[in-house]
Amino acid sequence: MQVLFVAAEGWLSEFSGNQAMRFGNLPQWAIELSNSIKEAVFVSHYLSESRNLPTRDKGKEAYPLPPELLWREPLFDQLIANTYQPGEGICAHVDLMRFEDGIAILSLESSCVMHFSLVEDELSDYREEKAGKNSSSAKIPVLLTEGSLVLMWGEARYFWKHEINRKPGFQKWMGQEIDQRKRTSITLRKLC
Ligand SMILES: O=C(O)CCC(=O)C(=O)O
Ligand SMILES: [Fe+2]
Repeated sequence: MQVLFVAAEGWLSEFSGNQAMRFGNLPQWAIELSNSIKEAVFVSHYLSESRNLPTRDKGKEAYPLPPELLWREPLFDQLIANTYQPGEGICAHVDLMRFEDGIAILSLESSCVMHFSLVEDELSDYREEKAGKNSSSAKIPVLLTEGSLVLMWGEARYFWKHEINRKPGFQKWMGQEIDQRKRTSITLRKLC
């Protein structure tokens, strides 16, 4: 659905490249997307509380977004829509520190695998404690199908890099190569 809005606004064709960006007041469809994200996170908080699921014991780490981020106003004030042709992806990175914690990425069109890898620096203690000594370079694959929403905050936002390598041979899920077509993503963030 959102991809239609992006196209309808003429965003991507206005730019010579494959990226469109907006700061400050977001377009109505992005406000609605942001409200849907808020609602989905709120429902998931509510369900885990009311069913007394184990998330309670684990504290806020188990939440898709912690309450202090969920209720900030506005939730997001920067939007980037990216289109990627088959084979194009994004190198491993941590999002810039000019953005606050709590980042959302909506993945549209082609399915793909996003890989997460620990930042290699003074975090070795953390790495040993959390991931085990031998898994420092392990990449954690996450399958994104059309409409998948990635929410990154806390450790995931600051201590883990994310990347999407769509070169032939890198997009495998359960031993099967995923057919790579055009892909669009919408990233929502809040400036510090
Ligand atoms: O396109 C994506 O799914 C990821 C985009 C991203 O990580 C970024 O813009 O920082
Ligand atoms: Fe990113």
